[in-house]
Amino acid sequence: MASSIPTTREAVIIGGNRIPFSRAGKKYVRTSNQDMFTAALEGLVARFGLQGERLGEVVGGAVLKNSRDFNLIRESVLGSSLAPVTPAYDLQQACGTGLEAAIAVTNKIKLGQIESAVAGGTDTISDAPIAVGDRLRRALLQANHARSTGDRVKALLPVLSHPKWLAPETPDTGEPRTGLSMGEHQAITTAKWGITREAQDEIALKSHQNLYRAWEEGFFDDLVTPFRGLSRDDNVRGDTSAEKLAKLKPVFGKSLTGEDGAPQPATMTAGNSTPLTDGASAVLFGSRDWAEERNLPVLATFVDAETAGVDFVHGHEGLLMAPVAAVPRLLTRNGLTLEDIDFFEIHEAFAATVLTTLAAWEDADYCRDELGLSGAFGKVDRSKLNVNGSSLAAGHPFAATGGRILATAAKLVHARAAETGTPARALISVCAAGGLGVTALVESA
Ligand SMILES: CC(=O)SCCNC(=O)CCNC(=O)[C@H](O)C(C)(C)COP(=O)(O)OP(=O)(O)OC[C@H]1O[C@@H](n2cnc3c(N)ncnc32)[C@H](O)[C@@H]1OP(=O)(O)O
Repeated sequence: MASSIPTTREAVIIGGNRIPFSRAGKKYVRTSNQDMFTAALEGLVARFGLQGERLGEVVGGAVLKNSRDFNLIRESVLGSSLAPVTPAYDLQQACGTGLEAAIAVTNKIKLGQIESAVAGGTDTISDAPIAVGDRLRRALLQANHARSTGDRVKALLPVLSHPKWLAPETPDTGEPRTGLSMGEHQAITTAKWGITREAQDEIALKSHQNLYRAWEEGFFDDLVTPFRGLSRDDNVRGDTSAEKLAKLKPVFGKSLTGEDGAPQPATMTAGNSTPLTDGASAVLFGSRDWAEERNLPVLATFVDAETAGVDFVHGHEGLLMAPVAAVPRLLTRNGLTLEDIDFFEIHEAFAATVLTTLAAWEDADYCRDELGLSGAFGKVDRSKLNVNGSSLAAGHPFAATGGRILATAAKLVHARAAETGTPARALISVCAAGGLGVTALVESA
């Protein structure tokens, strides 16, 4: 018997909500991931009148999670005014977490398994987990399982004679397989593609100018709920300038050398790298019927998505280049080219990540050799790129970035379509640790 499951339903984006993003160590120092995600979720519930509603699913995650947060998203649902019978689970795909959560829930909506969902993410550097070393952990576990005081003391005795075991292990942005930070990995790719300091600073400046203007124009008024006394992202600098950015000292790639052993110029600074950030975001999805029955706005459809991986381990190159492979697959499958896109929302892990991505798509040899295309994939019209700013200015609380971008993209395509009377499309691209890239296509509804 043929399956009766519909496979062609649309998953629509109704709207998003986030808390203002804050630089690590500032406004949210005493705030947990659960507090932040609950606030983002509760703001979404309030905006769309979902109090007491049983949603199909809430999915999201955090890249840096405390061990007590075994199902962080479910705990946030229980702390919200959604119906407690709303199922929820954690998912983690590094910086791609929020967008991957959107892919998971929209696939279920498209399959008819659920009618509504929230996807999002949260991350905090300020309340990041601090672990203990393996030897101390084993001793503590052994002591915990001990049946007598004597056995407990015996388990803990080695710790007394090894004070170094007490040293905590703080999280960092190092790749487990290479030990290099994201910034150091990007610096290798930046040098390989010959990306200049000026080009990176230009991207950073535009990001701040665009985000600042969008805040001033009220674009984020229905996308962000004030939290803990903060009503705007506190990293955005309306007063930054090319001169100020040019004065900053390089922080990544300072010891890189070329094939001839000569030092390479270090070009990546605190100004053209994303700052470490705290924040959370959530996006509401539904089937079109579910949204219309409740008179909810339908901004856009979540058309399709593609995830890719790259081998960065051998040669340590291209860690953040996986979207370069994912996007051609996504667009080709949908019969589109870069020219068919109205808005490019490319996550600015580093300004250089955006620039190396664009350069790779313009490089015929790279596209042939690495992507199996017949020639260059194409050129991105820079006037369509991150028009309301991106992670360099907003900050990048890892798992929360996907939700920020999705909500922005849905609002942008909806407004453009309303203005022109013709459909508008946004391409979303998020690079992630582990050599991963998550990309998606959103179209005005
Ligand atoms: C898949 C992915 O997304 S990978 C990316 C993952 N994210 C990361 O790896 C995070 C990368 N970022 C970092 O590690 C850190 O933010 C760093 C190392 C780049 C910078 O850290 P810090 O040195 O603590 O940054 P800090 O905020 O103090 O900035 C340094 C200086 O630059 C200045 N500055 C930063 N941005 C700007 C700007 N846009 N305009 C003017 N000045 C600026 C600051 O004011 C500060 O100046 P000061 O020293 O006079 O106070």
